[in-house]
Amino acid sequence: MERERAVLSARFLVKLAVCEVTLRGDSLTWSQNQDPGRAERNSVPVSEIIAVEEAEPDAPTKNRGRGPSTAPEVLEARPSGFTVSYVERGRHHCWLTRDVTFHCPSRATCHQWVQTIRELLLMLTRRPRRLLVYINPYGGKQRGKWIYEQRVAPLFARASISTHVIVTQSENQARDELATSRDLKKYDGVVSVGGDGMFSEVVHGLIARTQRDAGVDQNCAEEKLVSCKLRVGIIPAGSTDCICYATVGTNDPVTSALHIIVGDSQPMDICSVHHGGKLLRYSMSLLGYGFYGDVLTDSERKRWMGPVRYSFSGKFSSAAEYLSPLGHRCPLLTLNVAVSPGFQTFLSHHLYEGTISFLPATDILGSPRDKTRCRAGCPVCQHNGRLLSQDRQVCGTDEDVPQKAEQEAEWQVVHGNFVAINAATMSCACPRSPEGLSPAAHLADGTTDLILVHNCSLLDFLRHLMRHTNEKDQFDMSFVEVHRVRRFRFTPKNSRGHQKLEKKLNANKPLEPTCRDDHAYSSWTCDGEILKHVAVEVRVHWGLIQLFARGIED
Ligand SMILES: Nc1ncnc2c1ncn2[C@@H]1O[C@H](COP(=O)(O)OP(=O)(O)OP(=O)(O)O)[C@@H](O)[C@H]1O
Repeated sequence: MERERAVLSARFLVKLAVCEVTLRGDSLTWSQNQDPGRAERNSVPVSEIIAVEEAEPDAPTKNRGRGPSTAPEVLEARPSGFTVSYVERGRHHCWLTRDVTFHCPSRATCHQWVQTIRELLLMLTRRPRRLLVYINPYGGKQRGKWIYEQRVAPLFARASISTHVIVTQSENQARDELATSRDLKKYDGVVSVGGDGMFSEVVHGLIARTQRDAGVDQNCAEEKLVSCKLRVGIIPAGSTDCICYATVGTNDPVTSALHIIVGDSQPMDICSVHHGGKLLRYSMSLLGYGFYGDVLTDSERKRWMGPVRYSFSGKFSSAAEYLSPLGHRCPLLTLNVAVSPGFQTFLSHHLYEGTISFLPATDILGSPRDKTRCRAGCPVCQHNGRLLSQDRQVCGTDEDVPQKAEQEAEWQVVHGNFVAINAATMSCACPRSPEGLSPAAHLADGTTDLILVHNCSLLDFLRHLMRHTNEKDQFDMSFVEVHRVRRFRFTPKNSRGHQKLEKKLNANKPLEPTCRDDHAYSSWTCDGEILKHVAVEVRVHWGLIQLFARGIED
C-alpha cells in the first residue's frame, strides 16, 4: 500500500529531546534524531488522536534538589507548543489517554500544526459530534452519574463532542422517549450509562423508533426489520455489564468513552421474540429457558433486596456470571452460592418437556464448536454479513430474504426433556467467565447459538456448568447439543397447562411456586427479564444495531 505523503514535517522539542516530527494524512510520528539508527519511533494513527490544543508556554522548572534544573536556553527555545492527546493501549483491553507536547520557537508553526491536525480530525466523518446521553442513576452501585460526570464528560468535552444529558427519573423513560418523542435527527449517537438493563431499554426504544419511521410492524414475526442508523455507546455503570465486556473486552468507562470518541462501529445481531403475533422483547445476549429461567425467577422474587440479590441468589443478567461462583475456587463464594436459592434451583434439577424446531444456518462460515473467537475485524462476521447482504440484493424485496434462506436450509425438530435451553447471540463472556456461554458465538454473523441441555444427572450438569469457567469444551458432552441457527420456535409439552401458566404471567403477578407446582414449565429469561409466555418464536436480525465499539482487539 502506498504510504500517505507527509502533510507537515518539522523539528520540535519533546520533553528535552529534539525530535523529527511528521504528520501524514493517517499518522503522526516523532523520533529523536540524534542517533537515527537507534531512534525510538513513536507513531499514532490520526484516527486515534482525541484532540489537539495549543499549549501554554512552560513555567520555568524549579529545582527542588532532585536532579538538574532545565537549562535557560532550553526554556527559551520552547516558548510555544501544542499538545496532542491520543489513545494508548493499556493492559486487558483497556484504553488510556496519553498527552505529548511538542515545543518550538515559532508560534506560527505551532498554530499551523494545530490547524492541520484539527482539519484531519474533522475529515473523520465516523466520529460523533453530538450525542444524546441517558444516565440511569440507580444502576449498579448507583454511581452512573458520578462515573459519567467525572470520567466521561471531560473526555467528550476535550474531543469537542457536545452532549444532551438526561438523568432518568423512572424505568423505561429512555425507551419511551427514544421510541416516540425525541427529535433524533440532530444526534450522531445515543449513549447508555448504566448496566445491561439500561442498554436494553435504549436499544428497544431505538429499534421501535426505526421500525415506526420505516412503517415496519414489529409485531409481525415475518417482517424484516430495518437497521438502526444511530449508533449506541455503552458506559458501563451497572451491576452487570456483559454486553460492554463482550464487545470491548473490558468494563472500563474511559475505554468505552474513547471507543465512542474515535467513532468505532460494531454491528450487533439482535433476536426478536414473538408470541401469538405479538413482539415480546428483543434479545441482545441470552435467551434462556429451564435452569436459567428458574434462577432468574428466584432472583426477581428478591428484587426488593437491590443489587445484593445477585450475590445472594446467584442471578446475573448474563447467566454466565451466575456460573462463575459454581466454578470459583474461592470457598467463601462457593459457600455463598451453596446457601443461596440460586443453588437450590440447581439442586432441584427440573426437567422441562417440549419441542424445539429450528432453522440451522448452513450457508455460513463458522460453527459453535470452533476454536476461533469473534474479534475486532472478525472475518467470519464479514464473510457471513457479505452473504446476507448479497442475498438482499439478489432478492427483489427484503421479505424474500428469509424465504430464500429457508428454502436452502430445512427446519429441524427436537422433542425432549430439557434441563436448559439457551440461545446465545454473543459469547456472553464476562469477567468471571471470560470465554462465556458460547465462546465461538459471533457478534454480527446473523445467527444465534442454540444450546440444548438434555436430561442428565445432577453431577453431569454441574460438570457442564463448571466448564463455562475453564478452557474445556462445554459442548463436548453426550447430553448437550448445540446448533447455529437463524430462527427457532419452542412449544411446551402440554398446551392447556401452559395456557394456565401464561394467564398468571400476564396478570403481572410474580411467578409463585404454585404456578409451577408440577414443574412442567419454566419461564424464559430474555437478557435478564422474564418473558410472559412460554411458547415463543425467535428470529435473528443481522446487524440490527451498531455499537460504538470494534469488538475485542487481539
Ligand atoms: N430512574 C430510574 N429508576 C428506576 N429504574 C430505572 C431508572 N432508569 C432506568 N431504570 C431501569 O433500571 C434497570 C436496571 O438498570 P441497569 O441495567 O442500569 O442496572 P443494573 O444494576 O445492571 O440492573 P439489573 O438489575 O437489570 O442487573 C433497567 O432495566 C432500567 O430500565
